[in-house]
Amino acid sequence: EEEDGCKAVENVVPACEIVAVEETEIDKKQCDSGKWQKMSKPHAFTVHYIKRARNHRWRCSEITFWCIDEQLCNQWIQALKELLDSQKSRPKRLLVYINPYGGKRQGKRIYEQKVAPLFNLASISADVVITEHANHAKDNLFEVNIYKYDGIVCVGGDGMFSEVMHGLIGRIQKDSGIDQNNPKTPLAQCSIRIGIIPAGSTDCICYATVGIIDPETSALHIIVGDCQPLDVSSIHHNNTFLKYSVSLLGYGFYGDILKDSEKKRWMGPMRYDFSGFKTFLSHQYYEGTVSFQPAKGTVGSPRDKESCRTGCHICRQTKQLEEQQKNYGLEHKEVEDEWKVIKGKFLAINAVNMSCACPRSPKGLSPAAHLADGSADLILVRKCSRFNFLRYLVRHTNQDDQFDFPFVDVYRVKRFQFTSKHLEDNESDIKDVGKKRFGQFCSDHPACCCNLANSTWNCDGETLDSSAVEVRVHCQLVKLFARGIEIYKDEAAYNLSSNELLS
Ligand SMILES: Nc1ncnc2c1ncn2[C@@H]1O[C@H](COP(=O)(O)OP(=O)(O)OP(=O)(O)O)[C@@H](O)[C@H]1O
Ligand SMILES: CCCCCCCCCCCCC/C=C/[C@@H](O)[C@H](CO)NC(=O)CCCCC
Ligand SMILES: [Ca+2]
Repeated sequence: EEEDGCKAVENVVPACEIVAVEETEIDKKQCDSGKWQKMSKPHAFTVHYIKRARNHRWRCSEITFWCIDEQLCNQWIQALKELLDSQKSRPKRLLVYINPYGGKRQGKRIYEQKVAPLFNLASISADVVITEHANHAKDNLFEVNIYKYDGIVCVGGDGMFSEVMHGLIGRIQKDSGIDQNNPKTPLAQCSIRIGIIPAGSTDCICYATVGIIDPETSALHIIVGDCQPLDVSSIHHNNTFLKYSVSLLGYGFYGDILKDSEKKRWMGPMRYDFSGFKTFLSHQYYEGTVSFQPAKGTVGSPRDKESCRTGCHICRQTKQLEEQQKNYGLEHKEVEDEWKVIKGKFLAINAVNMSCACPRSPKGLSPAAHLADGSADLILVRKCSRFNFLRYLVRHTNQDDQFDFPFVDVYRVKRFQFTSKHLEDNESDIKDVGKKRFGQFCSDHPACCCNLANSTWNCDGETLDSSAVEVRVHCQLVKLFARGIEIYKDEAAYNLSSNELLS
């Protein structure tokens, strides 16, 4: 502090980063101190604004402006409030679902202590539903008048987000007369944005779209009305809709971790470490056939090290390309595109619509996957030794390239299918009962019938009922209150490939 009690600081706050403006009551003590004591009663207003802290964390900071002219002070307040009102992307009414049992069971406390006060400050009204059972939020979204809200907020983990997303996408398709069971129908986009207040176990959707798991930061992204479109995969089996996925759709390793961890829910987030270790030791592989259509219209590739950041040019260009194709009536061109077929023994088959970065793996399962480029990265990890699989896993946590192994392949895809060998064999049994290949295979391996076993799919943390799936990516089907991971200017100095994104 300098002599006159005034600290020389420079503060430039863009209007879009103001949280709220309030008239400030000045008490007697403040009034009698410093230079104000000689003047008549001062007036003041406070601007609450976003301050960036380390690691993509946002905080709500405040600055108070004083002046002796009451009218001038009121004019400022009025002008700033009008400025905020003119920002049409800011939500006014929200519908909030809280899962009180997600993660460490802190959802309700997190919302009440960290989020509700900020929403109040920003004059956002929120209707809050505390869920009483699984699927409560999803079912509720089919009943309420969703159109009176500017956004739906879920307080919980990836599972809770998935529930709200299923409710919202399902409701919009129902209202648009679209049958979700038809895997070929284009789906209606959801214009109502979804906000995530992280209170789960993995929270990878929050981490990969905001850059940090922090309820206050996420609340501020909602308040300023951010918008991040997100690709969604639809999963079908035999013309029956199964589920949507936005983060990880994993068979083998991640499917088995999930199945085992569901029995250990009481452990909280630690259950994944236990089940992860157990599944690693079991080293189970699965046989089957993967077929996919490589994504041609996308600009990037999974190994190009161009990660998705705020204002991502790869997502933007891909969307433009898609729109051009639509204008030329080429959107059904994919029907003729080639299919690549891969048969094999896999430890893991992972399809990710985003990097899947989370605190366990800050760069994620596919570091260069994009949030909104209309494609998914399909990662095939073939049978290898336990040691090699461990090397592969460890690379999720350091700077080395996890795709640089002879037993790992990665493809950027728009559609794919998987059938396990078990099912293929059963189908050929039905066609050709005489051969009894299934029986033969089993007697070849008397000690281990296990290779014939199926794994299950882990779909954003929920298990799927079918092992055979047909998957299709829907470009930018939903929108989040987020802006992707921001590039800080000093960070960019070390990340030359991202310079372009800064502009
Ligand atoms: N009141 C409730 N009682 C029981 N289950 C609930 C309730 N509300 C929601 N659920 C279900 O709990 C599941 C898990 O919740 P959530 O995703 O919030 O936490 P998590 O599983 O610990 O975290 P993550 O998904 O990030 O690993 C969701 O699939 C949701 O359907
Ligand atoms: C030395 C060992 C190194 C270990 C490195 C492990 C790499 C971890 C990558 C984690 C990727 C998580 C992907 C996100 C999946 C979510 O949709 C899902 C629901 O929340 N979570 C899990 O299935 C929970 C998955 C938990 C995995 C442990
Ligand atoms: Ca994508």
